[in-house]
Amino acid sequence: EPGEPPILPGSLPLIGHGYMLLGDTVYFWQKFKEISYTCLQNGHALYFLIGTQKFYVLTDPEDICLVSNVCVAKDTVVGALIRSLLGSGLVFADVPTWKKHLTTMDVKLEEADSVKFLEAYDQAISNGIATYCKFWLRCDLLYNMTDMKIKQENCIRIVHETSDLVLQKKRMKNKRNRAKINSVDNNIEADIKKDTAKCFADLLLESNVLTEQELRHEVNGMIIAGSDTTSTVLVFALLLIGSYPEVQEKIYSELTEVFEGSNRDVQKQDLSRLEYLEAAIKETLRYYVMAPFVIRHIDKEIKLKSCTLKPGNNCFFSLYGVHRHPMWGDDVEEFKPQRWLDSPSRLPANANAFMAFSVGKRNCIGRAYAMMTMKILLSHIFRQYRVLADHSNMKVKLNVIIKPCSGHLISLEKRNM
Ligand code: HEM
Repeated sequence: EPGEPPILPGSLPLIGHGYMLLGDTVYFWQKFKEISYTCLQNGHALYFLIGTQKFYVLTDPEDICLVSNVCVAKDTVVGALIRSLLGSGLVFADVPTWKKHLTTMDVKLEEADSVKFLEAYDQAISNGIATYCKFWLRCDLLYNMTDMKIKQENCIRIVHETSDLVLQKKRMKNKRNRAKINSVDNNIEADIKKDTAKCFADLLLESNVLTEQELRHEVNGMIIAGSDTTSTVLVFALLLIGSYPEVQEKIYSELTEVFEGSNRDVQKQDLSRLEYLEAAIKETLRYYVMAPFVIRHIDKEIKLKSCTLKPGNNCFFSLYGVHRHPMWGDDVEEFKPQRWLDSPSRLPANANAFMAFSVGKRNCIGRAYAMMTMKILLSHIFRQYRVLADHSNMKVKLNVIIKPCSGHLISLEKRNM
C-alpha cells in the first residue's frame, strides 16, 4: 500500500518469504541477522510475508520507541505461541491483563528449581516454531494426529506442574512463618520479618487481586523472564570476557581495588564502584543482544519518519539491528567495553540506542535487578578464577532468545588469592 515500507527481496507467490523459515534454530539466527542488516541498509524499515501475513521490521530507535508506546499488544504469532504455553502472565499478557497485573508487580524472585521447567519450555518453543513453519500442521485435525501434539502437551504439563509447586511451597513457607511469629515475642518478630523480606511471589499471593490461574501464569512468566534471561546473558559474558584477556585483566584489577583482594560478599555500596564490570556487561548485552527482537501487533495506523505502518499486521523491532546501527561508530562489530566509559563520550547521542531491555511502555521491569545480580555473580567468578574461552567460532541459535549452541567451551583456572 502507498507509504508502506519496501518488501524484503526474495518473496515468492503464495508463500511469500515462508521458505526462509524452513530450517533449524541456527539457521533462523543467520536469517534474522541478514534481514536486520538488509533493513539497516535500506532505510530502517521493510516488511516480509509469511503466506499472506505481513511482518514489518524496524531498526531505527526513534521509530521503535514511537511504535512501542502506541501499540502495547504483543504479536499474534510468537506472542500467541508463548501465551498458549505459559498463559497470560505479564510478559506475554494481552493488554487488559497486562494493565491489571502490572500494578501488583515487584521484581524480587523466589528461587525455584526450574531446570525441568526451562527444558520443557525450550522444547515447547522449538515444537511451536516447527509447527508454525509446517503450515499444514496449523490445521488442528492434522496436528492432533501427530507426535508433536503429545510432546507439546507433555511440555505444557511440566511447565504448569512446576509453577504450581512454586506457589504451593510459597504458601507453606508463609504459613510456617506466620505460626512462628505468633509463637514468639515482639523482638524476635522483627528478626523474622527481616529474614523473610517479601519476594515477588509473596506480593502476588498477598495482593488477592489475581486468580489461581493468573498467579500460575505470572510464576511461569517470571521463571522465564527472570532466570533464563539472566543466566543466558551470564554465559555470553563469560564467553566474551574469557575471549579478551585484556578486558578480563581490567575487570580483575577493578575487583582487586574494590574488594582489596578478599572474597567477601558484595555490599550495596560496592556496586556503583564496579564501573568497568558494568561496562563489560552492557557491552555483552549490546554485542549478543539476548532478546534480539520484540514483536508488537499494530492496531492503528502509525506514521514513521519514512513510511506508514498499517493496522492488522505484526511488527518486529530488531533490537539486534539497533545495536548494529552505524550510530555506534566504525567499531560497531567489535566487543569494546571501554566505549561505555570513554570521555568525551563516544556513545550514540540517541538515548535509546541501547535496547537490550527494550523501550517504551512495556520495557523490561527487571532491568535494575538483572544488572545487579549479574554484577554480583560475575564479581565472585572473576575474583576467584581466570576464565578462558573463544567465542569466535561459536554457533548461536535463535529460539525467541539467542543461546550458544556449540563450540563454546569455557574453562576456569583458579587464581591465587
Ligand atoms: C539480562 C536480563 C534481562 C533482559 C536482557 C531482559 C529483556 C527483556 C525484554 C527485551 C523484554 C521485552 C519488552 C517488550 O516487550 O518491549 C522484557 C520484558 C520483561 N522482563 Fe525482562 N529482561 C531481563 C531480565 C529480567 C528479570 C530478571 C525480570 C524479573 C525479575 C524480568 C522481567 C520482565 C517482565 C515482567 C517483562 C514484561 C514487561 C511488560 O510486558 O510490561 N526481566 N525483558
